Amino acid sequence: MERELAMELVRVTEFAALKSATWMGRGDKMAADGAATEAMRKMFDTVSMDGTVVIGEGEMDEAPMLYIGERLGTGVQPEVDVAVDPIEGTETVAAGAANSMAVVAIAPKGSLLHAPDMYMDKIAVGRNAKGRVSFRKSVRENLLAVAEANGKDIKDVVAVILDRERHAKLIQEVREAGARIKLIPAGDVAGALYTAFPEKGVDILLGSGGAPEGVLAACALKCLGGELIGCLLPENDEQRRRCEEMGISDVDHVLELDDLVRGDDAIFSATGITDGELLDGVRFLGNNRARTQTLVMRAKTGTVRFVEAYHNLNLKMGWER
Ligand SMILES: O=P(O)(O)OC[C@H]1O[C@](O)(COP(=O)(O)O)[C@@H](O)[C@@H]1O
Repeated sequence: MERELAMELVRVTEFAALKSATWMGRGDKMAADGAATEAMRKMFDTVSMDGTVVIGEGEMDEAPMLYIGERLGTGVQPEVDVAVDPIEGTETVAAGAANSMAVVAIAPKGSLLHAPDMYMDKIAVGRNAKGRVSFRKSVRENLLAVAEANGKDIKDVVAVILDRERHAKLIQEVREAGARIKLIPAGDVAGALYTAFPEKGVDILLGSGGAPEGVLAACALKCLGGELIGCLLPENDEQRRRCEEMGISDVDHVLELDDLVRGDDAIFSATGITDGELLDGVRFLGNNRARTQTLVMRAKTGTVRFVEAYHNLNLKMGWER
């Protein structure tokens, strides 16, 4: 996939972020999500690709836009799988809290796991610790492996974990191993990304979050040379059936990075909606101008770009509010 496509995806996430940011702190997550989804959908019409949504807003009968199986783009080559999360952190935007982003990833057709909407146990690490963590190891063993890989004492290692009741035992185990913890209220895509930016001071992501978010984060870590491994956590027969329908026969199988994103040709773009540790949120500057910050990366080249953009909303097609 060519470099031009990366810039086209930047436009897609920027527009979704701009639209959803108008709902920041208004307490209406449905409206925020609707605005981001519609904006993303509209922008995709202009992207030069023949895409099919594999990670989206739901099934065709439950989501009017960006549903799984929906065709996106102008229909010209390349044929790609598309994973979207118009708002990663919908409640975060509605509350006006930190760390929400509009996220998109694409990869050549057939390379992204069609992850069902359920929980996934995840371990993510940056480049140094790639290949050193495993679900067969205990929490302590994984923390020690990451400590060694990052040249740290275990007491300086930081595990980022979603602040959820279900993680009580995990948190206890990390503490007993002597490592430190960064608890996040939401947004484990950003959490996974921190592990690949040493200056963020996070060494490993542990715990369960959404499986679709796992695929998006895997695309990002592939671009960054890190690693995300996952294990689906179906909670009932219906979810197990869903896995089978999506071609996943052995749900206990550990999903390695290459099971989540095959090959080395993914593109990832995320634009900050509300301010985060990785990305600034949308700033409305007055006089119908706005600033966005986007992280865009290509696995093929490993280039990581932060794109700062100043938008004249008067001239932006489809901007009317
Ligand atoms: O809130 P839960 O049920 O623990 O789910 C965790 C998932 O929710 C998020 O925090 C936010 O997801 P949404 O964008 O769907 O609100 C994800 O980053 C994470 O994977």
